[in-house]
Amino acid sequence: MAKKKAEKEQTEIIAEEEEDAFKKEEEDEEEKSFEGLGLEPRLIRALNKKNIDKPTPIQRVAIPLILEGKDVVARAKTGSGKTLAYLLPLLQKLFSDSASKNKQEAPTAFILVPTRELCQQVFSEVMSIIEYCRVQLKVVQLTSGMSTSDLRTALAGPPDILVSTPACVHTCLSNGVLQPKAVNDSLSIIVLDEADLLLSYGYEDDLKALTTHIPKRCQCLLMSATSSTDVEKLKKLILHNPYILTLPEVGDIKDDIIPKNVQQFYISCSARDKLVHILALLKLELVQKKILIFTNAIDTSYRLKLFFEQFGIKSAVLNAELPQNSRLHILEEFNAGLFDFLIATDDSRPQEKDNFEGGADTDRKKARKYPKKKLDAEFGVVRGIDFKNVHTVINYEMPQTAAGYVHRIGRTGRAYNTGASVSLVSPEEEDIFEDVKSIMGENDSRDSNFIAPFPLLSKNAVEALRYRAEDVARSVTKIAVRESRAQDLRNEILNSEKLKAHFQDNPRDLDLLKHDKVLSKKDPAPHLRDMPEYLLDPTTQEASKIVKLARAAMGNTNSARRKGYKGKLRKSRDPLKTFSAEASKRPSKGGMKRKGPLSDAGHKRKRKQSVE
Ligand SMILES: Nc1ncnc2c1ncn2[C@@H]1O[C@H](COP(=O)(O)OP(=O)(O)OP(=O)(O)O)[C@@H](O)[C@H]1O
Repeated sequence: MAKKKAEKEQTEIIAEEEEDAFKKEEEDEEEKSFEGLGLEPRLIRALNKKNIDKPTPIQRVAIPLILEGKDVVARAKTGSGKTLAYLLPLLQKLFSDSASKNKQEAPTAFILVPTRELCQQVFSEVMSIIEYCRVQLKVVQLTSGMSTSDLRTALAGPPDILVSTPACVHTCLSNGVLQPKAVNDSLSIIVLDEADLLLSYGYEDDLKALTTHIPKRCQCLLMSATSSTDVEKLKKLILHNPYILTLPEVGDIKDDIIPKNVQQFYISCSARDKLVHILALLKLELVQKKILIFTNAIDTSYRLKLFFEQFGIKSAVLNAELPQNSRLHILEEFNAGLFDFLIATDDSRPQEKDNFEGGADTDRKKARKYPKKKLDAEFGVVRGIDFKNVHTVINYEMPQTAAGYVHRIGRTGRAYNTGASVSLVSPEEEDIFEDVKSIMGENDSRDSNFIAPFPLLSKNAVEALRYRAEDVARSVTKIAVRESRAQDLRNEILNSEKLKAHFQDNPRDLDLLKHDKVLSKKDPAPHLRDMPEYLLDPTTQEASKIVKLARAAMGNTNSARRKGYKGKLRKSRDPLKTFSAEASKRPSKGGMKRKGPLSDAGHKRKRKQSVE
C-alpha cells in the first residue's frame, strides 16, 4: 500500500515536471510567434496571407525593441528578413497613431534606401501589407526623375510614409516641397535601410542636410547586412536617442553575414572554358531553377544570352544601362516566375567601399585594380534586391571583391529557403577566390560556409559538349554582341515609356512585354536545342535525373512558384549533398539544420499524452 502511494506520488511529481516543461515550451513557442512579439492581429493576418508564419531571428529580436520605441541598429545577414523586421512595428505604430493623428504637414515616417530598385521593393512590400490590413495609410515613393510639381503632388496630403533615396528628400527640402519645420514637427520614425551603402553611394551630404531637421524624439532605425565604418559614421550622424542597441545575436565574426543555408560550390576552369561549363550546368539541368547568373561586364551578359539562345535557353539581362522602368519590370517578371534565367551585371558602383573586418584593404585594392564606369548611381542590381525564389546563383565571373561575393550569393537562400551557388573560377581569378575563401572559413573546419568543388559535373560531360559549345561561341562575335546590345537597349527605351504609361493605369499588370525575347534572328538548330542522348555522359545524366527528382519533390516548378509556393529543400533529397559525379570522394556538407523524425509538435503531443 505504502509502495503504491510512493509510486503515485512519484508519478505526480513527474507529471508536474512534464507539465511545467510543456508549459515552458508552449511559452517559448508563443514568444517565437509574431503574436508573442506583440504584433496586432491585422498584421498577423496580413503575414499569413503572405505565407509568413514565424519570425526570423532578426525579427524576433528587433520587433519588440522597435515597438518599445528604442533606436535600433540591426546588422543581420542578407536575406534574413530585415525589411519586415522594421516595417511591421513601424506600421503598427502608424496604425495606432493614425487614430489620434493631428493635422500634419510632413510624413510621419521616412524610409531611406540607397537605390531606386530598393525604393520600389520597399514600397511594394508596405503597400501589400497595408492592403491586406485594410487600413487607410498613404505611402509614396520618390524617384530622382520626378519634377518639382510631381514631388509636390506626391507629398501633398501629406503621406504617412515616405520611401525615398536621401537625395530626393534633400531635393524636396531645398526646393521647398518639404518644409524643415514641418519635418521637425511630424517626423516620428526614420529608417535607414541598407545603411552600410548609403554613404558609399554618395548620400552623406544629403543625409547631413536632413539630420538637422530630425527632431530629438524621432525613433531612428539602421538596418544593414555588413558592419562598416560607414555604419558607425551614420550611427553618430543620425541617432539622437542615446539608447542604441546592437542586436545580441549579431557578433563581429564574418560568419554572421553569410547565409548558412546556401551551399557554395566552385568549378575551376579556364576563362575560355566557362561557356562550355555553364552550358553543361544549364543544359544538363545540374542546377535548380530559378537561376541568377552574374557577370562583371554588360557585353559578357549579352554574349551569354546570345550563346544560350542557340541552345534554346531563353534568358533575360539586367544591368545599369537599361531604363529604370524596364529594370523594375524585369525584376517583377522574374520574381513572378515568368522566366527562369536572369543574367545580371553588377559592375556599376565606382565608389562602393565594401568593408569586412580584415578584408577591407584587400577588397579596396582589388576594386581599384578594376576601374568601373559610372552608369547609374542609384542602381543596385545586387544589394538588397529581393530576387524571389532564386535557387541557384552562378558567378560566371568572380565578383571584384569578397564582399561582392557575399552579396551575390545572398540573393538565394533567403529567409527560410535554401539555395546553392556555383562560381566558375579561372586561374586569373584565383586571387579573389582566395580572398573569398579566407572570409568563408577554412576547408578543414568543415563549417557550412565552406566552398566545395561542384560534385555533379564530370569531365566527360563537359568534353561531350565542347565541340558544339565552341562552335556556337565562335558565332557569337563581338559585332553580334554589340549589335544585340544596341538593339535591345533601343527596344527597352521604347518599351520603358510604354511601361510607364501602362503601369500608371494597371499597377498590377505584369504580362505586358517579354524581356527574355530572343536577340538573334536565327532559331536554334534542333540538334543544339535538344541534346542527343549519345552526347550525354551517363553519370551526369544520372545526376541530372536526381536534380529533377529533387525539384519535383520540393515542388520547385514554375507553376508552383507562380502560385507562391515556397518549396523547402530537404537535405536528404538534395542531390548536391548526396551525389557526386566524380565518385563520391567528399562527404556531404551540412547546410541548414533539419528537425529530427519527431518534430517539436510531435514531441509535445506525445508528452502531453503521457502526462494525461
Ligand atoms: N518571417 C519570415 N518567414 C518567411 N519569409 C520571410 C520572413 N521574413 C521575410 N521573409 C522573406 O524573406 C525574403 C528576404 O527578406 P528581406 O529582403 O527583408 O531580407 P534582408 O535581410 O533585407 O536582405 P538584404 O540584406 O539582402 O536586403 C523576402 O522575400 C521576404 O518576404
